Amino acid sequence: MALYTRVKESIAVITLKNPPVNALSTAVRRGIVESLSQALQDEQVKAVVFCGENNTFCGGADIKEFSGSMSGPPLVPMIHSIEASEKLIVAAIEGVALGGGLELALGCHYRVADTNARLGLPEVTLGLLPAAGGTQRLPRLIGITAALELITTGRHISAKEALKLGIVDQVIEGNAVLAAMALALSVIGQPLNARRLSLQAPAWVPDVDYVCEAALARVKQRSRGAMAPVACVQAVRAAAMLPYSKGMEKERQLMDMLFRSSQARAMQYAFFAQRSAGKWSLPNGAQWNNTKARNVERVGVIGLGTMGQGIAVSLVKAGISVVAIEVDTKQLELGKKAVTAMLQRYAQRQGVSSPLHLLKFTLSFHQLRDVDLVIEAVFEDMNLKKRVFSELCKVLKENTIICTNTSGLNVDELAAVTDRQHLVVGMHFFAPAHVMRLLEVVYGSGSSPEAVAIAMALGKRMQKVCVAVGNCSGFVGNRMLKHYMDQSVYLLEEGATPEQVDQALEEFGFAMGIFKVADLSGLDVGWRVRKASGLISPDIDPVKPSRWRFGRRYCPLPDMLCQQGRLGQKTGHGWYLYNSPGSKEAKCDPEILKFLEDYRLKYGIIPRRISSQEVIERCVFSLANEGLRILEEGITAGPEDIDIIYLFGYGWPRYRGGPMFYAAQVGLSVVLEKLEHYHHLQPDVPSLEPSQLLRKLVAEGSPPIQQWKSHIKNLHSQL
Ligand SMILES: CC/C=C\C=C\CC(=O)SCCNC(=O)CCNC(=O)[C@H](O)C(C)(C)COP(=O)(O)OP(=O)(O)OC[C@H]1O[C@@H](n2cnc3c(N)ncnc32)[C@H](O)[C@@H]1OP(=O)(O)O
Repeated sequence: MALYTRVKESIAVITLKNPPVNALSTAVRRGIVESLSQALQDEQVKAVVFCGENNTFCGGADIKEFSGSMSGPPLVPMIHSIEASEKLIVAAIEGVALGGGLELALGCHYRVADTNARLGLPEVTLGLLPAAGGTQRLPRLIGITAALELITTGRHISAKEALKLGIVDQVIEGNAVLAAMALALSVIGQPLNARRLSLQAPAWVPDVDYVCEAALARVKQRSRGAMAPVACVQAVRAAAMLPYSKGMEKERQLMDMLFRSSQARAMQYAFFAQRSAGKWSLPNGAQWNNTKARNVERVGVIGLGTMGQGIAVSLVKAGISVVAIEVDTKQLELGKKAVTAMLQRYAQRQGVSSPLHLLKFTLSFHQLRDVDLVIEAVFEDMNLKKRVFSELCKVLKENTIICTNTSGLNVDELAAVTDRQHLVVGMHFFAPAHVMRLLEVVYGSGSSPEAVAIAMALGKRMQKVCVAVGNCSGFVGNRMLKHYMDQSVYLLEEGATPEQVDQALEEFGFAMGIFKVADLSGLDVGWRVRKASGLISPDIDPVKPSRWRFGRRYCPLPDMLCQQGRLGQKTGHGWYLYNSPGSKEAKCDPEILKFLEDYRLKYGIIPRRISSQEVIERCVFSLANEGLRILEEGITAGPEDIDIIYLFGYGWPRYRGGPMFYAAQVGLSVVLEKLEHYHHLQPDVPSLEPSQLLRKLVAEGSPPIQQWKSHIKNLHSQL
């Protein structure tokens, strides 16, 4: 709703009221229309101030309403009548003015913001565009170049930047509502037409075509296949070329197309999935709102390799003191140099004072005596990690939490060597750890709810998107990825090339194809894991290695590349060729094509033409199938967690929601049918066998993804 109050003689205040972010729900829009009419009819009232309850102006349209039938007063005419009002209207922006919230403010004649306010038009992140006049008013206010940047990225800006751009008229420290009233009193009586953005001429500039083409190229590169950013550019172009009313028509047409799209549904699902992952729960009933996390102020980081460096940087950026440890002076100096440089660059870019005073570098474990939590980030080797854990127990306080940064090692096995199994948790950061947002927080069988709560809260402070997951080999992300990778190399055996597979995956929307990712990470990473798990042993024929291991299909191609020293970007060649070791531009390598041909000849495989559809179905459906098995086993609390892991850790396109959402969108019965088909062709690939949960969901009529949790519960009770 909206609250109407008369303050002073001549000012009415309309307060948006819909906690927590005063979203423009049907009730709020009704309240605004009624309050505005009251203010306009009241002859005593000369000016109106719009504000939001609880120091929050407005978080935009109510996203929850998008999936239902929208009713109540629409935003466009509502904002138009605000702008057309003969009485002066000022927006008092505190907290956030986002999406429809900022569009409402743009309809007001003046805008005052509190110094801490954040403003933006994030609709593009929901697969939409600012369709309450935002694409037409903002370019008229700040020009098309700045408007294009804000609207196509959805970036939130500070009040200071908004002032610089000319979005707000005043930034104040203190009470924005009082400042808005003071501003109103000082300008009452002045003509308003110049303040009505819809009356301004189109935001035309001589190089409009060039500016829009450049913006289009940028958005296509940044989010391949996404419709909303392209539509945003088209709408802003209309603001530059057309009168307001025609521009609004274009905005509406584009919005109609986006609003109905599966991309918008996927991105709105992702918005809520991210919030649901923050509300973690464990199988024993402990969860985010019934478990208290004690505060962490000092953290030890063991190992200053690439991962340890990124972790230390993220901690310091969050204002947490770090004691960083290495084994020898040389490694310590290397780590110190890298961490210091990253933090100095960060301080310079942000214009903040250097946080280096929060760091201590040492060779001595004794310096860890008073830390609250330790993150071990040594080499991915179980025995080494066990040794570190045993040493730690000798020096740490008895309630210090011990976390292991591992991408898949058994957390229970590590916890077993400590004197505090309840305080051991996995923290799987993604490389580079100071950039990647995802953090899998892995609870072992003995981890206490408090330890999980502490790790989740620490991750959140480090600006990570944290997902609590159970302990299993590879945890969630890497366990699923294995099946996706297996299918991609089987496709090479059968006739595809790395470029073909990558192209299909990139056209699907992945930030990078699987073979480019493998080259970037280094092919030796997986090689080491396969050796450690016994898949590669000395008795394997090096010339014609077996294509079966432990009774299952196995593709030795990656091992054969590693044997040749082709480890990826770092060696200048892997699945692709690079100009020099370390360079990033991947080129097709004729040697690889020849190598694949020879391989097929050696094993008598007749190559066949493989379609992009087959690449996607085999890679993506086997990924989703494993996700369903993970749900079946209770490793995550729900499908949303899995989708968030893939969106934030594996370059999954946001406009496809995540592998679980995608499977639901394609249709679970289609996924089942395809998996049965491919499993029939590859009976020696057990992972292609449709999971029990998939069969159950299909048998129960493929319920919407939001209802899967209750079906999983039933599945467990039958086990
Ligand atoms: C025909 C016209 C059709 C469409 C018009 C579209 C124009 C729009 O306005 S689209 C919406 C644009 N707005 C946004 O995208 C803002 C989304 N919200 C956020 O970015 C953040 O929530 C935040 C406002 C910056 C606040 O962040 P934070 O303090 O970290 O809290 P959260 O956990 O994110 O949110 C708390 C709580 O609020 C719910 N919520 C937030 N925004 C909305 C919203 N716009 N609509 C509905 N609900 C919203 C969020 O889901 C959380 O709910 P919980 O139940 O507590 O999880």
